[in-house]
Amino acid sequence: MTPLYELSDIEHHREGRTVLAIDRLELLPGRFYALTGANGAGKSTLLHLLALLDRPSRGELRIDGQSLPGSNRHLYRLRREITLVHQAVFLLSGSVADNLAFGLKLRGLSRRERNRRALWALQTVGLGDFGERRANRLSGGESRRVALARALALKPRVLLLDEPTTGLDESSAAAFEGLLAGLRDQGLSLVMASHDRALVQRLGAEEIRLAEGRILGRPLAGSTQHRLAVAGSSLCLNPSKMPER
Ligand SMILES: Nc1ncnc2c1ncn2[C@@H]1O[C@H](COP(=O)(O)OP(=O)(O)OP(=O)(O)O)[C@@H](O)[C@H]1O
Repeated sequence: MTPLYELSDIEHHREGRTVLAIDRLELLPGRFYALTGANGAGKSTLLHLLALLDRPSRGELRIDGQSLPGSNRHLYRLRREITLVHQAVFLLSGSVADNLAFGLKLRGLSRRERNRRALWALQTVGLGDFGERRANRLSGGESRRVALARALALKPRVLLLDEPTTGLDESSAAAFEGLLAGLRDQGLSLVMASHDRALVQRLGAEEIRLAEGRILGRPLAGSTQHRLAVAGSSLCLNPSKMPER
């Protein structure tokens, strides 16, 4: 199976510092990976590279076996298939439905399809009746769920999540965990940055532990169906099924 992502000899520099240095990393489609590590370990930086929001300072990034950046058209298509839910939630002013409609409108979806997708996504995050609520009057947990719904409405092939449960109370965090488990069970390709290793373990995500921009460690899940080969800062994981889209 062709890996979803292949990173080779990647380095990323910020203000003259190397903040990410990954010799080799393969991520397979339909899997749930968790990036863990201390503050500043490079988790968000790696997510930004995977989301194609940033280009590595050096090295090669391949998606579906194709080297990037490639053609503008290819990049454009991939950007539509990969969605990052940022750590800090930014909602537009207006209603929750407006927030969900925005990206769908940019993709040229009809009003009917936008409404259908928005309702489905809000129901998926347990906020089916929130469409008309003002986005700036939501609680932190509700905002986070709306941000996830907004991402899901785009029907991404790859969903990247940066600290998705930060700032949630116990019951919201539990609800969010249930949502992530549901997405995992549907076979969506997921990469989540998290400080919460207990959450990572409960979700059975394959852990990629970062320290000072380098990959360490083994997966917490220790699942027998996954072969993990760690050599320096490289990980190689076995194939699994692509999700139905
Ligand atoms: N815009 C920037 N300019 C300069 N340095 C940056 C910038 N963004 C991040 N860094 C640095 O890059 C390193 C990796 O940061 P990153 O945000 O990827 O870490 P993280 O693992 O996500 O941390 P946290 O758990 O605190 O969110 C840190 O040393 C950080 O200070």
